[in-house]
Amino acid sequence: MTADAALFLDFDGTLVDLAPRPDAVQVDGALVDALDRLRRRLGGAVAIISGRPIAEIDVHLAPLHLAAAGLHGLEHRDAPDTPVRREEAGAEIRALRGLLNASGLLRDGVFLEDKGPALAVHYRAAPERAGEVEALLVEATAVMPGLHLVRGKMVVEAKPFDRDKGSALRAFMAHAPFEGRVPVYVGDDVTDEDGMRAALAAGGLAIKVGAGESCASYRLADVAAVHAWLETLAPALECQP
Ligand SMILES: O=P(O)(O)OC[C@H]1O[C@H](O[C@H]2O[C@H](CO)[C@@H](O)[C@H](O)[C@H]2O)[C@H](O)[C@@H](O)[C@@H]1O
Repeated sequence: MTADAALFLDFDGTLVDLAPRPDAVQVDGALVDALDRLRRRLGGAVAIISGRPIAEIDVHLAPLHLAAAGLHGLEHRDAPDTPVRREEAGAEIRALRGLLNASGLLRDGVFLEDKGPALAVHYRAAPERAGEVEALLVEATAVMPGLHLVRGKMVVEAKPFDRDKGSALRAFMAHAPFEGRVPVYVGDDVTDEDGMRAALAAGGLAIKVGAGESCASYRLADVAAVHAWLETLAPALECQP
């Protein structure tokens, strides 16, 4: 990677190890320092692209604010201190919320993470109920053509289908400080493949974290390997002309 790169980083499973619940992840202070150093070395061209709301990313990386896309592209912040643009929840998401709350599904280790315009049903504490979660969401959204289901790690999410991590990357690349740079996307999950494909299509690189099928040409073994790479990257870029 060279100093003309733009770096796009997924959050869960890439920058932080997975935890039993979304609010239980731990962020290492050294990671925040490394990201801040890279942001300065890359002229501000570092962004987080996550399924989480941007406000949560800010809390976890405090005091650092970065350019960010949240909710798989439904939220966007062009630069660290510009406002977050957010799609509002449509009628179908509101209907699905009501249906899930009335369904009896949300018990015994299955819970709803209500992200506004997107809904995530988690089953990490009850993996044996994965089929039940999948079946209910498939049946419910069969009559909601504006919604799309995405499967992540022990989670099924419903969101409007016209945004994903690839559209988020393309939106960043259309403007300074990202425009004209070589995109490098790093992620661990199936939803990151859209971001990776967009980076490759723009002449960039994709790095897959962990095992599993991927369009990426490069791999990092785990979150610890991502941290080690990020920590060596800033000094290495500083040596480049
Ligand atoms: O795009 P990401 O930044 O990778 O976010 C994807 C989802 O991450 C979170 O869920 C995942 O991480 C949790 C904490 O480790 C874990 O408990 C859960 O099983 C994982 O699926 C987050 O809660 C979701 O909203 C994100 O979409």
